[in-house]
Amino acid sequence: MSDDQANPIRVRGLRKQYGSSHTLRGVDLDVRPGEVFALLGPNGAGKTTTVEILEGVRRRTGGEVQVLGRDPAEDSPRWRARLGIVPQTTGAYTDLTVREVVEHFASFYPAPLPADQVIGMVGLGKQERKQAQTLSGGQLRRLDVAVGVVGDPDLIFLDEPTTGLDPEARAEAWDLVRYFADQGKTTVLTTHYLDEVEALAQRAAVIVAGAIVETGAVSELGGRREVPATVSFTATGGLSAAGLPELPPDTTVDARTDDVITLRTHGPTRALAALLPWAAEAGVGELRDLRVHRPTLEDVYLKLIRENQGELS
Ligand SMILES: Nc1ncnc2c1ncn2[C@@H]1O[C@H](COP(=O)(O)OP(=O)(O)OP(=O)(O)O)[C@@H](O)[C@H]1O
Repeated sequence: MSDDQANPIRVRGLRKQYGSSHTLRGVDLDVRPGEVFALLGPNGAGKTTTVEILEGVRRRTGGEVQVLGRDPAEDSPRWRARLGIVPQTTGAYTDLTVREVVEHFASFYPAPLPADQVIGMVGLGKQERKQAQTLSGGQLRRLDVAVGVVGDPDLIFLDEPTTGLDPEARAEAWDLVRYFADQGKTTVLTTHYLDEVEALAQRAAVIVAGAIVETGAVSELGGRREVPATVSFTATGGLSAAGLPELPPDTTVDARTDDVITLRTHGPTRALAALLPWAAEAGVGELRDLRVHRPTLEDVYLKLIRENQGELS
């Protein structure tokens, strides 16, 4: 197995200084073949700096970086042709039509995808004869994606690809990322939308003030699996005066304000199995306002940021 098959991206101790300001303070990253990997973090955390160093667009101050088996600082044209880059800012495409823009960028690559296919993939078929400068913001973003992937890359960098897109265009952009994943391509996604990460990425890293504070499977980030679920409901009728039934041992009663009862438990199904006969016995067939809440990616992400922001900045 060659190095880049082993891991398309391997970063150790990456540092970047702008003047006296330490923007990246020793970043380690491994991105695995074929995965969608999300880089998360608040504004100014260092995501774009990291990604641009990986793309060979910015120079690092220190550390080791391997992308598709090479150091991006070597800037080899053959290596660069294997990358698909969709930067954060929308391109300036002057007075060319959509098709001309795509064909123009295709001409830089040794084995590009057919322009028709790419234009269709990003949903700009109806606009292909329009001048790029007359497109809407969302359509321009799609053109950015077309330009980024027309070289049929092995590794795709998407920097906030869906910012400014309407919900339909966003769903289409997600389909496109899934399409590339199905083709076995590796994607690094920078985004502030956690639902996007949940929908698309297998693994993620959270960067705060230039340091990675957590890396792992999206489903397990921030100890999500271990955090207890919350079960809450309003105690109506006969329940308002009733004591709670025996609940599973790992359940705690978090709060009982007025008639709202909130439990924390690692076994919400078992807790409900105890609550339902208890409610029925009190003549209550439905637990009003019943909610079972497991920590979302947003919950754990915000917690990670709050815990680390003060410490690192
Ligand atoms: N060329 C530059 N010269 C000096 N400082 C810079 C330069 N580029 C970025 N920075 C600083 O480095 C820090 C990280 O910026 P970066 O753009 O990498 O963050 P980011 O995580 O991508 O933020 P955002 O979510 O807002 O896009 C910021 O404090 C920024 O001001």
